Amino acid sequence: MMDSFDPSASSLGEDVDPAVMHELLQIRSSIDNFDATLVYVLAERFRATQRVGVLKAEHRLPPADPTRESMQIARLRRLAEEAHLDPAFAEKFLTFIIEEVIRHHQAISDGTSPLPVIPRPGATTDVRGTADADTRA
Ligand SMILES: C=C(O[C@@H]1C=C(C(=O)O)C=C[C@H]1O)C(=O)O
Repeated sequence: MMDSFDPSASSLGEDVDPAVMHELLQIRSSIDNFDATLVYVLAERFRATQRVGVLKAEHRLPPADPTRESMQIARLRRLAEEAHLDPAFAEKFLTFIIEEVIRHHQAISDGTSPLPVIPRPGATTDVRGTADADTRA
């Protein structure tokens, strides 16, 4: 992929010890891989939640499911504790993502989604739950 990402770009001054700089760049290369993974993982999660959004809109279900969210948050907090990640941060992060998902679901149901909405194969209603006009007859 062509982009202008320079992994050695830094605002740290010229006077950083070269050995320290070398170690820093090695660690940063790992951070860059993690960041790329995060983007791919998030893209796959949004792809899945987009399908949920279409399914909900087709069946006139509400965009949010607070009971499911509480279970997910409690589970993620437990996982975070086991992984020595701050559970408060894990909760904040998941809540941030879920809020965005719910916004997408609302937009799908309103028909204002900027994302291409691919109807499920065999769906007999459009995404707003209105019956399809059958144009095949
Ligand atoms: C994805 C769903 O819709 C919403 C978004 C959720 C999420 O991003 O995990 C969870 C619950 C819902 O509020 C769902 O109901 O499963």
